[in-house]
Amino acid sequence: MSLPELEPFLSWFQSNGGTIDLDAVGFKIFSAAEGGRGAVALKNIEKEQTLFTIPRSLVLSTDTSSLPEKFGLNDWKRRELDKGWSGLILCMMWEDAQASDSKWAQYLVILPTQFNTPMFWDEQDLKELEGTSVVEKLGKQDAERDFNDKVVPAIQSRPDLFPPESLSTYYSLERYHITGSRILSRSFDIERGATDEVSGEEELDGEADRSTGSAMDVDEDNAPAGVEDNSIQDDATGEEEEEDEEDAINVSMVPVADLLNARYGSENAKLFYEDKVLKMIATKRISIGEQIWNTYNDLPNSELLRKYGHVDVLPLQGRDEGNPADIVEIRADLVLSTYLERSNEAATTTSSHERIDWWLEEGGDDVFVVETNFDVPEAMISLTRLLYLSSSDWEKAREKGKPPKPRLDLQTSNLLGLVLQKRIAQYPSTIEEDKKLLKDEPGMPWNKYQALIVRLGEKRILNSTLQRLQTMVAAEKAKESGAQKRKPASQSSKSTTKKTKR
Ligand SMILES: C[S@@+](CC[C@H](N)C(=O)[O-])C[C@H]1O[C@@H](n2cnc3c(N)ncnc32)[C@H](O)[C@@H]1O
Repeated sequence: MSLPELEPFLSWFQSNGGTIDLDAVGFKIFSAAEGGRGAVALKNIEKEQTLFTIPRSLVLSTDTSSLPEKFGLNDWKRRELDKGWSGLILCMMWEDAQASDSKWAQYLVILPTQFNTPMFWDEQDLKELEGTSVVEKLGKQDAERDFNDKVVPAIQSRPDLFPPESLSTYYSLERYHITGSRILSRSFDIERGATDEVSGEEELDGEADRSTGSAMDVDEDNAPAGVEDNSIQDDATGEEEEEDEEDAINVSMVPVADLLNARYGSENAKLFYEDKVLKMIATKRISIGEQIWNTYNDLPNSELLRKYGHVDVLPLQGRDEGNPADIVEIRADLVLSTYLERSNEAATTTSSHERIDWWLEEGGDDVFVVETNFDVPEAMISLTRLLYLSSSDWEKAREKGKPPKPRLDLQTSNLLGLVLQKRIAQYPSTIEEDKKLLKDEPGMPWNKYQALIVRLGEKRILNSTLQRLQTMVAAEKAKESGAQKRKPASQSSKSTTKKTKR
């Protein structure tokens, strides 16, 4: 079973060295909730069976596109097209413009031309995401800056490669965003093949994960360096360059592998790489009729929505539904501002900022991540305790280079309870309002629904974490008052004085 739209693509793939077991792997349209177009097992597939292999020469990256070489590698680097994703985006736009002359013509036509990721949402839909960190991570402005500062001047410098009459069709800002989203939602991080060692047939060198970066970040780790044995040879040499080459992870578009959908906890196939080929291999038995899923690393709904334009909704404990991999981010500056509000600001501001600076210098987090285990992150407890340290304890901590242990005392718990409440208040609607909306408006627009699922998942985590903390505080208070009742009066008053001082 295959899809007519994929036939020319699959023929191209096989006639260029790709192999696929079409008796075992078919392609069909699943429901939208299951990813739409995806791969299906046409017969029972055993664990470790190879589903398809992709020669490295069919992978589309800055190593395999001929654009960087034609452009001139020195100029490519001078314009920093080897940093971030702008170089790969330009290569893909250029390959698109070559139409049938591009080696990847049959591949490029099957890629999506429209996305419903928040990058393309209007203001009204984006408002539905208020309180989540999705909007601030979109990086639309950074992408536009890269386009204007790096890509446009590069294009203008070479009318022989980028004919002026092709600019509005193939090299517009809109095409730049669409190509960036193609990479964001479909690319893999692949280690470059070793140059002088050929690995054994059965021995797999490594696993290729879905790309972790963002088209909009300038992420040096993901930067295509434009150097590879089987394609572009850079003229730059030297030890530093060799080290870069050894470590380099190449963000790559991998035909066929990117036709597999993903769902939390469902992975049954994974991409492995060898020197010359990449292999999609079953990681468990797949029964006939089952979808073949590849991992996106079990991401939270906020990241699934931002990168891929969908959310995972699965049964959770109790009667709730959501994504077990959900998280909520809490910025360290919310902890600081809550602390400052509660303290005598005039006396503490300088010292608190000094402590925060030290915390960051020592490598402390500036964003804390709360997960579905509902634990307050240890680093967040430690930072709160740092703010409360007496001057002498703060000096000692600084001398030793050690922040306080993440112990939840009453004072710390109280402040963290307030921080959680303030974080919850950053969403314009309450959890009850969201749950009601979900029940009362089952046919709401898709973007609104997805945003609702993201923020509901985050609020569930915050509410449960707060409840847990409040229960602990209540138990601690009960323990303390019990202990005080049992203590002689003199000791009790001593303890009260100490508490007031804090
Ligand atoms: C790597 S591609 C997978 C193949 C894709 N369905 C196609 O037709 O080419 C990733 C895209 O597939 C869709 N997708 C994958 N898994 C999904 C899921 N569990 N639910 C909804 N959409 C999914 C999303 O649009 C995502 O951006």
